[in-house]
Amino acid sequence: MADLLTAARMRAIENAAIKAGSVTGAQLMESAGECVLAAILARWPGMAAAPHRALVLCGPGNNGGDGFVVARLLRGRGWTVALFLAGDADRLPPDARANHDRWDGAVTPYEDTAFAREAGPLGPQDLILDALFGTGLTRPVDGFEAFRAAAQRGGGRPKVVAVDVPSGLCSDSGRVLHREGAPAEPPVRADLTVSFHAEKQGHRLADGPDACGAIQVAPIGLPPRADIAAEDSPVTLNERPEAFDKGEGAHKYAHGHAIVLSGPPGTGGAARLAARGALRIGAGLVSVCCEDAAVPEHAARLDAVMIKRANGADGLARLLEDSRLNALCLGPGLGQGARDLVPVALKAGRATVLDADALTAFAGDPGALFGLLHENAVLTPHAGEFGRVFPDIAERLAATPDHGPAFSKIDAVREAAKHAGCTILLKGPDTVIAAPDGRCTVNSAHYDRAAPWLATAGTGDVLAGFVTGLLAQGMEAFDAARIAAWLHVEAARRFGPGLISEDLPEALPACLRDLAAAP
Ligand SMILES: NC(=O)C1=CN([C@@H]2O[C@H](COP(=O)(O)OP(=O)(O)OC[C@H]3O[C@@H](n4cnc5c(N)ncnc54)[C@H](O)[C@@H]3O)[C@@H](O)[C@H]2O)[C@@H](O)CC1
Ligand SMILES: [K+]
Repeated sequence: MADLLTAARMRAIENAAIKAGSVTGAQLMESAGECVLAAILARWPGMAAAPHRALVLCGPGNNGGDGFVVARLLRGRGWTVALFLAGDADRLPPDARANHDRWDGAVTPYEDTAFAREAGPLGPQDLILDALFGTGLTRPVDGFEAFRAAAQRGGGRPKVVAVDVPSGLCSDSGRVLHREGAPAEPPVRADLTVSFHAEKQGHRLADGPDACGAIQVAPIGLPPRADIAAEDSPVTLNERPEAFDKGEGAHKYAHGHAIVLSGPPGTGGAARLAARGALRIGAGLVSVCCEDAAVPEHAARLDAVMIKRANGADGLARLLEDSRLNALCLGPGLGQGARDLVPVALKAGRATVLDADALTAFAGDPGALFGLLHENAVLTPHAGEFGRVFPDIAERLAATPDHGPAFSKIDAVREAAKHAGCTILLKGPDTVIAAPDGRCTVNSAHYDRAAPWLATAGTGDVLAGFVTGLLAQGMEAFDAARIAAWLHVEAARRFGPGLISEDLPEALPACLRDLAAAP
């Protein structure tokens, strides 16, 4: 799994390599500039075939230093380059200053009118390089209206390439820094963002993916995995998981019996979706568990999924005396009964997924839930449900990000998992999954894994079912959550446009076949 870095971790990796003598800061900067140029030329062959025009925007730090390198390299290829500096040349850090001094063209202080004049004639084969702010962003970015206007101009607009991160975006959180009361004006959207060594968290969170356009990571001569002391284990990008195999001839009872609790008659669809998901992902047996009155409805709709009866909390407690029932899912369509049923389920100590109504039931009194949770539990909230269970953390996430690094969704979910003592999966296109021991991964449905079709009713119920089905097979909570989340996106991508939640479990077998076939 590839790491997603914070700015602090990236700096620590750079400093460790420089201290060890394996590379100098100047070499890293040169290499960064070369990589940006190579990425541009590879992406737009027209730009490689003949020189064009470029406007290079350099900021006051090392991101600006990278800009000076790219400007020099473009000029070396015969491009016409106009360079604008937002900041004071005398205060540039040493490596950036050295590259400023090697630049033999004019350095124009950034000012909207001058920039607009240069940008006017730019066409689609031309380039604007955003080397204003990178991982060192500490406060909101003001101004640059002419840059914004040039980038937004109709079909004939030039290509915008961001060095490391689009300026204004916090590289730890993917949030746009802005002042209290002021609107969060998104950064100038790049067509391509070229980052160094490893992706940063912000490339995958919140506004990051939209602002970056496309992301390319270039090696700049740092050791692949640095041995640096850090408080937290690194966050990873949730990538294709290892295959998990049911094994030939294995008996259905060896793969667990998952129970999905359902609510009153007429609301059983969500539970049936979850149950179907649990079955397709490989649970040996799956039952929907409901009160007597809901049995006819389920009986009319279920075949491979079985039905178990349990009336109220007492009924559930009696049912759970059967130790073969090893994984539970509570939430989808569970309704008012959730508040009484969740404690019974958690006290039974089974692997348990809590979603939707099972979380909302504790709004106003989340403390009642925390005493019951255990490490075999997985909470799968969306943002609203997360706020009901973790109001303080959600409030910090909602606060205006007026300085960097801003509190991120990763920070929020990690803190929540530690506090709750169980795995938390906070849904979104940037799903974040964290375990209480600090493991954390981002399941990103962006860039080449975008799955906009997942924004439809019931897909969350299926995800809860996927997690439950993996837990039933004996998988550990964090692994079950991350593998389910990956397959959820994979199934949606395989089905594509027109997807409804019923399609997700049916798209799964092909995904599982591929997983098993992959080396
Ligand atoms: N040796 C290194 O450290 C390397 C750094 N690299 C580049 O360096 C970047 C990080 O450089 P820095 O740490 O110097 O940080 P940045 O270049 O991102 O910006 C830092 C400077 O901007 C100022 N600043 C921050 N927010 C501002 C705002 N909103 N308005 C005005 N000024 C603001 C800060 O006070 C500081 O002077 C990376 O993103 C990457 O592009 C690469 O060259 C690779 C090697
Ligand atoms: K930048």
